[in-house]
Amino acid sequence: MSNLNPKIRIGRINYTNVWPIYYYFPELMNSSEVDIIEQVPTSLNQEMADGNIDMGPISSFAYGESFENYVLYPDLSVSAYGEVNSILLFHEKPLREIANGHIVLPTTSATSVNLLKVILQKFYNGNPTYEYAKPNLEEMMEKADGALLIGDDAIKESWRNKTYMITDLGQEWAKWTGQWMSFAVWAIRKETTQKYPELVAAAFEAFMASKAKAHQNPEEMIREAQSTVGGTSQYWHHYFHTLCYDFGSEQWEGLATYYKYCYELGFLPKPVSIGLWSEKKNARVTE
Ligand SMILES: C=C(O[C@@H]1C=C(C(=O)O)C=C[C@H]1O)C(=O)O
Repeated sequence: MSNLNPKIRIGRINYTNVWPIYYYFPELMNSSEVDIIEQVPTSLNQEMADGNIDMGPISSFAYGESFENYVLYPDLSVSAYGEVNSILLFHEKPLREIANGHIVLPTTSATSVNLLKVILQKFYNGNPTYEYAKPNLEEMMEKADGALLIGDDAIKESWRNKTYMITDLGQEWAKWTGQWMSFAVWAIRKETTQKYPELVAAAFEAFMASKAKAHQNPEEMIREAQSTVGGTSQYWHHYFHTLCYDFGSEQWEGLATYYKYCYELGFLPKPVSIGLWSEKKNARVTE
């Protein structure tokens, strides 16, 4: 790969939650300039940290771990104020009764597992034991008082579920803090902004345009979600409408609170500051 013919490696979360930001992206970005790498969040977090992916969505917790190496696109995130519908704890007894129990966490998540720890330890004064497992609810619940699922795994189990109580972690977070929660943020490795400023700016434009188009006209995307994942058109309208893909001051405030609690509880090694990419600062001067 040379600077004359650069190709940016862009991550993509393999859950339906990011579809609006990617749905029209391929037709807006020259495919000879882009490689899309689709994985679960924890794999993207690792590949970004290792420099095998140049930019894309990562768990907001993973940004907190490596924030010195990244800048974040403004106006792009997977956030919610209250219900998320795809970050769900399944449990048999009320939350306060399992706050000292055994909780099984999915290996796919970084933000939500730490969000659950904050909720149980800080808001319910609990001290549960934790274990990580593949996201399979039946297997997880064999030995647990509660099991967390994210993304399409959570959505599909919420459709099937007749057995368990379900707690939506976005709702819990808003109930205790009154704030927004951002689960994924769009990070760019700092050296990528130096090496490929035009591509970084072009990708931002394409992501933003896809997000706007999918918001204005979600029908085609929703039909595809129905045929590939299942569910009703009504479900997906509600899902995409409830998620928020913006990243502005309200989301930064919620995230700052999350980082503060993660630091206080020892999940993050140092206080986190949110650094945004700005086109002006990074764009190459061409005239
Ligand atoms: C809303 C969601 O947000 C996600 C949760 C993540 C995490 O817990 O680390 C990472 C990326 C997002 O996909 C979801 O997965 O449903």
